[in-house]
Amino acid sequence: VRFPFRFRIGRAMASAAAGASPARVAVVQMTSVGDVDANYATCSRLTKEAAASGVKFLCFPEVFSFIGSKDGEAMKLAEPLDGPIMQRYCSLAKESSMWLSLGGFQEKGPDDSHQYNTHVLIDDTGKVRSSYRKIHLFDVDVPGNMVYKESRFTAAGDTIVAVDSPFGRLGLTVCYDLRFPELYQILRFKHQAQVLLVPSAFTKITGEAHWEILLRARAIETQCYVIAAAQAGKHNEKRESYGDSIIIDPWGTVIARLPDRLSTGFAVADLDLSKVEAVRTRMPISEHRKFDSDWKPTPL
Ligand SMILES: O=C(O)CNC(=O)[C@H](CS)NC(=O)CCC(=O)C(=O)O
Repeated sequence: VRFPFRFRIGRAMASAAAGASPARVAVVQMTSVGDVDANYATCSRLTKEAAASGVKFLCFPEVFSFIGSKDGEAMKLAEPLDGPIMQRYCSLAKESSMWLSLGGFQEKGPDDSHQYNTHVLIDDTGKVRSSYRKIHLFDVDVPGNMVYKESRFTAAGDTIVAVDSPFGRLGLTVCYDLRFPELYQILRFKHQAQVLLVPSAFTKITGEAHWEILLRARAIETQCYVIAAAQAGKHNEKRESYGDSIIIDPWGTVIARLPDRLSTGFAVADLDLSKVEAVRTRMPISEHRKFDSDWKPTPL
């Protein structure tokens, strides 16, 4: 058990963090295509390779299991979380004794014309532990690219999800959520998240401009680890994603990364939850926060 700051942060926290080891995690980068079996083969290979490197928790990007080239194509494949596609990933987790974060699964939606964009967390026994439906939908006119309208086929979620794991308390989010800091503030200050997950399929243009900056800002302002798995490269004639999967520590330092030019692989880091507590103890922003109700009304 690696635990250098035990005495500084107190007994209760020490045992919580000690229970959290080992904490070797990895972030995947991949180029999903319009073929469920081919994408599963890639995920399965990466999971087995990661297991061989001692990884206990592997994080995949949004739309890991399918990226179609035609509008609404993914809708036809949408399944409930106990359907055959997710069952295959549950077996993979069990066989490899690996926790899996599967960001952006096409979950069967509330009606025949909408799916959910769901981040699914599977434990090392192959059980679905938790799931989060993307709240912020990407209806955006990307300069120099195209107009995205995710809400045409996707229904938004309405529930914030944080869940305990051997790797700390995880906050589940997806892709475009990253631009809405209030979600991450709630995960940290209301739900005590320690590790934020941001599986993504960022566009090339917005990713180059904003990806790393937004992720490091979320890590710094929440004092959490951030694990952000990215789709990378060309999925079909029309669609390309910005790679650069990263893991960031609660001080904002990038501790693992896969550059955009590497399309498929994973990068490993050891999470040390005592670092989260050390950063929070020395810079107690949770005690310094102010709220609307703390201010005097603005004089008119
Ligand atoms: O529709 C799918 O196939 C899966 N969903 C996505 O890829 C989503 C919605 S189109 N993409 C994003 O949220 C990109 C966000 C982004 O690029 C930014 O915030 O700049």
